[in-house]
Amino acid sequence: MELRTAASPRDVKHYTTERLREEFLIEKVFREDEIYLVYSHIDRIITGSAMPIKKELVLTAGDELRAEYFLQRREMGVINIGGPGTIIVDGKAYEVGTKEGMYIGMGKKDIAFSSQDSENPAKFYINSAPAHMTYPTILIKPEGTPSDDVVIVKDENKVELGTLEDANHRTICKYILPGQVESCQLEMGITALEPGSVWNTMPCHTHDRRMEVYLYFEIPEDSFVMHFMGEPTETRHLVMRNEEAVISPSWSIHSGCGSRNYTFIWGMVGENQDFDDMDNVDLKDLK
Ligand SMILES: O=C(O)C(=O)C[C@H](O)C(=O)CO
Ligand SMILES: [Zn+2]
Repeated sequence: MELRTAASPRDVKHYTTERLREEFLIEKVFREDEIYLVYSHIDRIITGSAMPIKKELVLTAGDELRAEYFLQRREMGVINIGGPGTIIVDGKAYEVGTKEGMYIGMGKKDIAFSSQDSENPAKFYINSAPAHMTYPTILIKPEGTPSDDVVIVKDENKVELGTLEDANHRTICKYILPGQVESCQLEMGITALEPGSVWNTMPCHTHDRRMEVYLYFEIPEDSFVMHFMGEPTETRHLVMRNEEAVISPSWSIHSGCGSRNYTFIWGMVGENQDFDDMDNVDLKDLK
């Protein structure tokens, strides 16, 4: 597991491009036949992936957690952006299709990931945070029929925002948050931009009570997203390519403008779970 420390906004304003990328960018999130994880001291979020191709991948705590097993004192959310796959949780198999996800509660011991077709492998994107109690483990689908183990994202949690005129027409699909899928602190979802729209999270915001990580995907090889971070009056950019993630401290804006439309997964952890508790930035104040 790779470790990233927290960073002060006073230091970050002096960072070179290289240092900014070292601290905040997670460049190669998906690695073949590997579980790859980055542990950030910012709210102790773990961000990473499992990309099983030829073998099943088993999640272990590693030395860093000093725990008997990964979810001994943690919870986790998973969203699959690859082909169909399977997550086995304490012996129970969940079939997780493309853009389907899972919430796995604290205390689940044995977790293994596999792909149904090695030619079209699953790409499980993972966010995990410290937890204090166990909430039910559940498969999450954006569409379909609910059952005992499957929850469907409610219409009220598919929020269309922006306009083509402002180049920010997008839909935020909220997978894990109160009233949809309960968790101790983790919230996750997918935002998809409409063709012709390129701006996410614009108008932009900070949220002093939560940090956030974005994973950008569905970006063609010759395209990119300029991701903007920093205090609203000290903005910096990171050029982001397909399937790269970026860590956003609470004091930082997190907004992007692509060379075309794209999709991203957001994950938040911290003080509260009120999605709308944001400190909106007056665009006249951006520098
Ligand atoms: O496009 C957007 O706007 C978002 O997806 C916003 C993120 O979900 C976010 O930053 C929530 O705090
Ligand atoms: Zn945000």
